[in-house]
Amino acid sequence: MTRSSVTTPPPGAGRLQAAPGGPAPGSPLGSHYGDCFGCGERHPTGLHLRATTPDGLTVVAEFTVGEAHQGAPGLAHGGVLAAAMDEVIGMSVWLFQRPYVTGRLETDYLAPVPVGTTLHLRAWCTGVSGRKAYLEAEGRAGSPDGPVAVRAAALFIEVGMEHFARHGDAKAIADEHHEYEVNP
Ligand SMILES: CCCCCCCCCCCCCCCC(=O)SCCNC(=O)CCNC(=O)[C@H](O)C(C)(C)COP(=O)(O)OP(=O)(O)OC[C@H]1O[C@@H](n2cnc3c(N)ncnc32)[C@H](O)[C@@H]1OP(=O)(O)O
Repeated sequence: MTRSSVTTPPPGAGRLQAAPGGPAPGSPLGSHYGDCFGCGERHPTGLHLRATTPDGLTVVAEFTVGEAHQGAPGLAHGGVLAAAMDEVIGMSVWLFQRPYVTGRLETDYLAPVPVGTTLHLRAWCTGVSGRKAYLEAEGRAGSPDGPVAVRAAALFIEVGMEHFARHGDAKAIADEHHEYEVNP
């Protein structure tokens, strides 16, 4: 992975620890919002990622490239592939059991991805330092051990739930996340 110093954990960064109350190995990771372009079941042309954690520390998901995801004819748009990387990494909020947002996302495109291809996505954390989490992801074409078509490295920043209330739709968040106080 070609990653910058911004997405490389500093010396002394901690490791992701399975959070108390976090998903058990083998658990599905739910959508964080039904209208999310990445994981929302209500989104008509979204990615519809369905993720699980095999071990409580990493995320795996599948995304099948559809007609709505094209850039060049018959090929996935690079921004859509970056969105898939962002989303599978973002699913790690369920592992952290804390809300994070993307600060920086770096993406390497290694092969074109034709419409109809299922990308097998995997994300893992490389370090945690204060509010910063360093994560990477890859998308393999066709099967979990297929060729890597896209890779990403990201810096995610921990925020409070008030971030979403202040900048977004507090009611929509509260409606879907009764377990988290959005206006503490
Ligand atoms: C269990 C819970 C469930 C909850 C369930 C519901 C919610 C779960 C939603 C998940 C959603 C997922 C979906 C996919 C992930 C998206 O796509 S998220 C959407 C895209 N991202 C955004 O909209 C973020 C926009 N940016 C911001 O809001 C603000 O810039 C941030 C990131 C919150 C940081 O602002 P801030 O809190 O004022 O913090 P700030 O002091 O600026 O930065 C903190 C540190 O990070 C560094 N930093 C920040 N940004 C950068 C950057 N771009 N480059 C380098 N360094 C940076 C700063 O330099 C600083 O470093 P230190 O000085 O501490 O060393």
